[in-house]
Amino acid sequence: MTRIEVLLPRIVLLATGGTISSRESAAGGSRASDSAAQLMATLRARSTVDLITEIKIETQDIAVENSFNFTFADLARIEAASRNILRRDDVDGVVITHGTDTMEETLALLALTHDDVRPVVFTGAQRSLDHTDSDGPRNLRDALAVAASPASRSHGVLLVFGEEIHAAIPLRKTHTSLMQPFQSPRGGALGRVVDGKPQYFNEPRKKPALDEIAWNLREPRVEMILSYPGADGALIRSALEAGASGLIVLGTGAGNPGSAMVEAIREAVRAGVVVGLATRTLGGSVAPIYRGGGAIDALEAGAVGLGDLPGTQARVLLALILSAYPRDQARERLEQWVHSAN
Ligand SMILES: NC(=O)C[C@H](N)C(=O)O
Repeated sequence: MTRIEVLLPRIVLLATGGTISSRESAAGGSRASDSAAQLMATLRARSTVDLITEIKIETQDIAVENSFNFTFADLARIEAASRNILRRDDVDGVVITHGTDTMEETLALLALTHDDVRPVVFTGAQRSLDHTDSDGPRNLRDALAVAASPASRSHGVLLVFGEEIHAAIPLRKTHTSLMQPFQSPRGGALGRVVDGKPQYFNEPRKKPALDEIAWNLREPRVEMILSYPGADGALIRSALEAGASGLIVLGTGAGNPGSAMVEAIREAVRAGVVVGLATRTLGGSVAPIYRGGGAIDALEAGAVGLGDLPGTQARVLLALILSAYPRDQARERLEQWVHSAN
């Protein structure tokens, strides 16, 4: 290895599937198929920026699956694989390719457990590899550049997509087909990728990682329940019968579940279930504005207000807390995290 090569950053590319790895299948429809090594071969063939020579890239595969099929067990395997990679001193960062449908949940898990100055960068694609104008190779090239850049150190877990750099939390997918389907509800992107180089214009808000806790996502059952006209609490009661130990209620507007749902929340809290109150809207925070079935009543019934945390990401947070702390401490731990994050 030449002296120059010794100085090049080493990035490990961990592939999990998703549209970025997908092609049209014989049975019709797009299916995840390509490995990390195949993604790199496609990038080299199509890349307009000869960036690859400036980074030493290793490839690993942990799944070749669309993310709508992932379970918490899959998210835990991805987190463990990333953690193992970062046990190596010779690695400067990790890039994880992942389906966009549930990427926000895996981003949340790694952001809540990642405690390393080296970056973990997620990316994916909205168009499959056999689309004439797939966004996959460009997104992968940009993600590698961000992970290899010293400017990305101490920025935590990041999403690179559509030439934007976003913090992992709070973040949600808000569009089915746009080339940039993700939105950060507060403050927008941290930066952009310009000609293959990251340019940061915002500092990431320090998201408190949960302290070194022994967590196991497979244990708690945490359900998400949407509020809507006529929601009478039956789904909350069914979740309790199914053994849920945590609930994320997505209230209308600024977290207003409606009177019937507030009654069911009260029953759940009395039964020892930890309830988080998020909003079903695609931006803004839960706020105690209304009584009469609004957020004030839900919070008085024992729900924990989740600020601007998307319900999908709050469900991961609550599952981590429920698996790591005794039930009678979990509600307080959730409140502490939300308070420190807002
Ligand atoms: N654009 C994508 O990656 C969507 C895909 N269905 C997935 O989440 O795996």
